[in-house]
Amino acid sequence: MLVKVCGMRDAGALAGVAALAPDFLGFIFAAASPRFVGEALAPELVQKLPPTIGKVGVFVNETTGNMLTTAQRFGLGAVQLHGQETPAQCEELSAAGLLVMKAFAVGNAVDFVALQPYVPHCGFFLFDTKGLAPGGNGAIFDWNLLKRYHLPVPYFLAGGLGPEHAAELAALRLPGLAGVDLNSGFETAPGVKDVGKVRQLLAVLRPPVNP
Ligand SMILES: O=C(O)c1ccccc1N[C@@H]1O[C@H](COP(=O)(O)O)[C@@H](O)[C@H]1O
Repeated sequence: MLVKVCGMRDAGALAGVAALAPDFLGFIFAAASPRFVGEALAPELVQKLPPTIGKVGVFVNETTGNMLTTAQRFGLGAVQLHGQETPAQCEELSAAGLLVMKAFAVGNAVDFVALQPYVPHCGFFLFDTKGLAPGGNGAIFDWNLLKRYHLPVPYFLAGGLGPEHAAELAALRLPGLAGVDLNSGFETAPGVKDVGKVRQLLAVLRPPVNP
């Protein structure tokens, strides 16, 4: 199970979480978010993270040009798109060499037909809970809605995941499920990750293998 820890904006927590070797770290570049990176993190801090950790910029209805500039500045290899980005924009970003993770907000159902045009241009999908904000709402959705998932793009499960879900996530078997996205449920304050809580979840999702 891949693990992405999102909403990093505190240098101390960034170092602590990076030391746990998550698969991806997310940095939010949407100004309305309480996790907006802004000037909180020097680009060099992100650039010098280990190459084994995928660095993901999270955007909401941003222009392709601005995303490419930000990706270059912070050394990002992936973009996570939480707005009404089109398949054509995903194609542009992918053609520019970025891994594209298109997020979809889930309410009472998942419209698998609407996802189809995104398939050729996305490395991952991400299913998040529909809410007032474009992300970071801290609420879970009914994961059973993904039992009917049949598309070839693997996805991250997101939305309100917390330490209390550890055992359920470790046992979760859903078609296409590639990983989990940890955000507001693992914080001491918006943008400040609780390193201990992330460590605990990783210990459950990645138990040590007996020699
Ligand atoms: O966290 C935010 O503030 C945010 C703002 C704008 C777009 C995405 C955002 N976060 C993403 O939202 C999901 C779910 O987060 P949560 O677990 O419900 O807090 C996650 O993928 C974050 O990357």
